[in-house]
Amino acid sequence: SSQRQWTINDFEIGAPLGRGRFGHVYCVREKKSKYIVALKAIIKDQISTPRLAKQLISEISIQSRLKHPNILRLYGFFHDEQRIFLLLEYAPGGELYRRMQKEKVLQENEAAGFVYQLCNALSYLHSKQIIHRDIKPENILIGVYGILKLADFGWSAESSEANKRTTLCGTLDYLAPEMLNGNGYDEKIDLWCLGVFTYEMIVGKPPFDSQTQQDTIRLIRTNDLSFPSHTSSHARDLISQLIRRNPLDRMPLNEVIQHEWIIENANIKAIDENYEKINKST
Ligand SMILES: COCCOc1ccc(Nc2ncc(Cl)c(NC3CC3)n2)cc1
Repeated sequence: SSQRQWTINDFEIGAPLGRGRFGHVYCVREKKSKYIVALKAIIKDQISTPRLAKQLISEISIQSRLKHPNILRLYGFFHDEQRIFLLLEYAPGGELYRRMQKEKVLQENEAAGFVYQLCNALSYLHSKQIIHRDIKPENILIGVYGILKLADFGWSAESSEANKRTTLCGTLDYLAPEMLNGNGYDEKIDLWCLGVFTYEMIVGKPPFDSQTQQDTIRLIRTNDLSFPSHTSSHARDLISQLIRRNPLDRMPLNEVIQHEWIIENANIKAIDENYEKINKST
């Protein structure tokens, strides 16, 4: 059914959910099926440069091919005179970064559950030669049963020789060193961001957070990593095996999900049971 031509009149528009990278997102209901989805409305005039158009096309073409419980589905898209509309999976739990703003830090067992799920999403992406490149709390939503949903593929790239070119994207806090020295990058850049993301969830701020961009860049270059006293030794061990300047030294995803911090803190059984539940309903 995702191939049919939709129009805006097929939907009842509900609450605004927030702003994505390119436009506003609304909770809407498809009139016939009563299906609830998120509708991202993008103003065509705002896609003012070929680069932005290319990013949007790549977001649509990449995300519409992906089917994984931890990746937000793109069901389809359509357009009218002024706007392009993306039909996206509605994530009832909202944005993870709002949770983190409110709660400051997440408990290590909840954070480990999110890291386990993110590893599953990244393994799936990397198996399709797709690098997300922009793993950060702003791009993560919470779905039914508290399942993590990786969203916003505006910056993801299909790792190929052509894409070895370095393009600065995302906040500096998550910038991997190989992006700074312009030597090109590959999917191991997602391992760096996974480490930064893990640190930020349990510490409450990113590892190289500083007053100025220059300071952040210097800390990234010197890999000056420090933890507050409450951080468990297993968490420190995993994070310091991901935040490595040399991409080859970063712990691969299949080892991350077997790390003792994940085994001891993530409720893997409950997460796998949740995967079963949504596989049955989709
Ligand atoms: C006081 O909280 C008000 C907002 O609460 C919610 C926010 C967002 C969702 N779900 C959601 N699902 C899919 C997408 Cl694509 C999306 N994109 C919007 C840009 C984030 N948001 C649910 C609740």
